[in-house]
Amino acid sequence: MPDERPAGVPHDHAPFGPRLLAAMSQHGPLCVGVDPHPQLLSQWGLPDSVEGVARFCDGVLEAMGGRVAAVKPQSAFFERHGSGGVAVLERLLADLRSVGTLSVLDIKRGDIGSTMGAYAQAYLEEGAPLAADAITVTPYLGTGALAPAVTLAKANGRGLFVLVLTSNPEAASVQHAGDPSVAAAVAADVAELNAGGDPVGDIGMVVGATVGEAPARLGIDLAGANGIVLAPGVGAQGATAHDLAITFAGLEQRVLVPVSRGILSAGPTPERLRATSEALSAELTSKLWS
Ligand SMILES: O=c1ccn([C@@H]2O[C@H](COP(=O)(O)O)[C@@H](O)[C@H]2O)c(=O)[nH]1
Repeated sequence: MPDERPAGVPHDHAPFGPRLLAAMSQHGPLCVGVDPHPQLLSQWGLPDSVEGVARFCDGVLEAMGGRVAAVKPQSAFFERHGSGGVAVLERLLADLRSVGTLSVLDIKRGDIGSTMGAYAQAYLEEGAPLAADAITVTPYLGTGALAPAVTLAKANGRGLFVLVLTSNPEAASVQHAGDPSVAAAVAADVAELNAGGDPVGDIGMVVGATVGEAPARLGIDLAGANGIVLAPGVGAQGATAHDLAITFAGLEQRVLVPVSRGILSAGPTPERLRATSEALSAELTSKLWS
């Protein structure tokens, strides 16, 4: 049977880290976030309902599908509409697969090992209705508790992004605490999980674009963790491409930059969404990669 996957997108079962690196070198470091906020739905002339969210996703897919390295749906904005919203998320994940765009489901899961196993089956198992190429996970029950998700992700060519230094201002009181800090300990755990990953492991880290010099100050070896960094915070949260270049100096080719409101507020016209994302992608590429 002929392989009908778009050129440049390796087989689904190839390891996630290298697949994402390949997508980034093809499309650049931008990842479009899909956060159907009520305000954005209204701005797009859509109702704050399951139908509105579905049409919003269609608009994002039409404008961005196949044009960016990855798309990051924020589960909360689908869940707030109940089972209908989750069904829309399921369809979006399937649509992304069919256009060959990687999905990073931002769902921030983390629980005791046995429950984590069920979450892993929900989002990382082959054929699961909500399976994504990668999900975000929280390590605050101990990075070791994420083991079932690590195992299933690696077995199925999928990935995780572990929260290390989040972009919100309240994060420092927990994540910077201790010596070594909580964040440095989590990054060291990620490095162990990625040992031997070539050219990069499958376990990424979330480090906000807003965190400034915190990684250096807290002794976090971002490059040594051997994973791709997901760096939210550009646009609506105030961080810029220049901030990324400073915080992630030395790691430039391994930073995936999710932007939601900063792009989505240009909608609903596909041409404006595309123009905004292309301009941002060009700026990120020139500041991070040159
Ligand atoms: O540290 C984090 C982790 C996740 N996020 C998520 O990213 C987007 C950001 O949206 P913008 O509109 O681009 O600000 C959103 O889904 C957050 O939940 C984050 O911001 N910071």
